[in-house]
Amino acid sequence: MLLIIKNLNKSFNSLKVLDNINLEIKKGEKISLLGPSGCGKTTFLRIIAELESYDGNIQKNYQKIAYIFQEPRLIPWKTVFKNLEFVENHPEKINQILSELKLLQFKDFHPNKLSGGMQQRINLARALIVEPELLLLDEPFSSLDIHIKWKLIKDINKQISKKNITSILVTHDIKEAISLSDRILVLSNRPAKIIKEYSTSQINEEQLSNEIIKLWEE
Ligand SMILES: Nc1ncnc2c1ncn2[C@@H]1O[C@H](COP(=O)(O)OP(=O)(O)OP(=O)(O)O)[C@@H](O)[C@H]1O
Repeated sequence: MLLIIKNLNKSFNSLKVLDNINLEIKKGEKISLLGPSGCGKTTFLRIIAELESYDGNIQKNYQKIAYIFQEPRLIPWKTVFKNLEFVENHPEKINQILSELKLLQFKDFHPNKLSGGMQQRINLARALIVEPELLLLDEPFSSLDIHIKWKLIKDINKQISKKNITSILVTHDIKEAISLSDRILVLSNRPAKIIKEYSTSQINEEQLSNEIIKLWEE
C-alpha cells in the first residue's frame, strides 16, 4: 500500500471536519473523493500533504508528493521556465515536460501573459517535474472553461498513467470524478465520513448521479 489512513479525525476548535476516515490506497491507483461543498475535502488533502495537524494514524510509503491547488499559484515575476527551475533545477527535464504538455513555446512568458487554463497547465508541469509518486489535486478545474478543462483532464490522465503516479482528486463534480479515477469515495456533509465507495468500471455517470442524489439527501 502506498498510503494507509486509520481513524483520521480533524477538528478546528469546536468544528468537527473529518469523522473517522479509514482508507488504503495502492500504488498507481487513481482515487476521487467526491464530497459536497465545505465538507472537509481540502482539509483532508492538506493533512496528507502535512500542512495540517490531525488525530489518527497515517502511514506513508512514498517519498515525493506534489499538490495542485485550485488556483495555479505561479510566481508572477518569474517566466514559465524559471517557475519550473525554481522547483527542479534541471533544464533538460524542464524542456521535456514543457514539450510533453505542449508548453515549450511559452517558456519565456510570464504567467500574467497567459490564460487561466494555460497557467493551470504550467502548474501541472511544475507538479510533474518533481516526479511525484503521489499527486494531490484540489478541484484544479473549477475556474476553467469547459473545453480547456477536458483537454487538461485528458493530459493529466495520460501523464499519471504513463508515469504510474498515484493520484487523489477532490471534487464535487461527478463527471470529473469518473474521468479521473478508478475508485470514487463519496463523502458525507461535514463532518466528512466516507459513506460509499464505487469502482468506476462498475458505474456510469447517470447511475452515480442517481446514487449521489440519494446519499447527499440523507
Ligand atoms: N484553518 C481553519 N480554521 C478554521 N476552520 C477551518 C480552517 N480550514 C477550514 N476550516 C473549515 O473547515 C470546513 C471544511 O473546509 P474545507 O476547505 O476542508 O472544505 P471543502 O470540502 O474543501 O470545501 P469546498 O468544496 O468549498 O472547497 C469549513 O467549514 C471551513 O470553514
